[in-house]
Amino acid sequence: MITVEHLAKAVGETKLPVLQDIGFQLEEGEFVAVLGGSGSGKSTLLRCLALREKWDRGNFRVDGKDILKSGFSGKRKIRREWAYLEQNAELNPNRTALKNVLIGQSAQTPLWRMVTGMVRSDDYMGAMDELEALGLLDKAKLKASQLSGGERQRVAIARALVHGAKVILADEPVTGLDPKSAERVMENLRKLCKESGLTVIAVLPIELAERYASRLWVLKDGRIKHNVNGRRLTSQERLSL
Ligand SMILES: Nc1ncnc2c1ncn2[C@@H]1O[C@H](COP(=O)(O)OP(=O)(O)OP(=O)(O)O)[C@@H](O)[C@H]1O
Repeated sequence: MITVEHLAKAVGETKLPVLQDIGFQLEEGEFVAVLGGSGSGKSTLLRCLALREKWDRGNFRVDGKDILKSGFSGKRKIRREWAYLEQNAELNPNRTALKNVLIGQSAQTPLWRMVTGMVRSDDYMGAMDELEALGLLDKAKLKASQLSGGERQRVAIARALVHGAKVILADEPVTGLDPKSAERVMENLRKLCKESGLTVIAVLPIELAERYASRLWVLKDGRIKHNVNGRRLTSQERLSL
């Protein structure tokens, strides 16, 4: 269970209040689409949840743990169990898809493994399983630079899952992808939420959000103005976008 109360964040030298009073509760397995007009704070919200930005105010509890007040162990929980996927998945272009999955995020990879590039056979099998589940088995030995945008996104998702992510925060994971690749990424995420209890919070275009997400958040004036579960937005709610 994730609980956020009164999250506030002001940015820049002028201290522009971008997030003012964000609050929500989420059970595991939810697939949340974050919507809102340009500048409504979607990326800032994801960055705050990933602890890439300091919160000005608010409470943040995950599985009963007070993340902001429990010091290093709270931060470690988020770093270990949550994955933050920025737009344009950051992969090492000279490494294969498989190596990118295995030796990915430095925060989650022991230093010796980063340096030597060595992996355990269990890890190898786990990475191949995830690549297969995401339809990338035949691409495992290709360098990341040879993959399409959609394939790179799926490698980034596989990497997050192999490293034990329970929550994926994804900022525009399908922007720039052709429609078929975008749908494939969406289908993978929805399946993982339903079958593995993964929780996804992603900034998405409205058409895909309404088709694939289980919940829609519309940000406006620093708040979640509409929190919609299991249905499309009404025409009134769409006016907030
Ligand atoms: N470091 C910063 N310094 C100054 N202003 C910032 C900073 N970061 C974000 N902002 C401003 O905060 C507001 C929210 O930005 P954010 O990127 O979260 O919006 P968004 O909803 O993701 O927008 P978009 O849909 O256009 O990507 C914008 O007005 C942006 O210009």
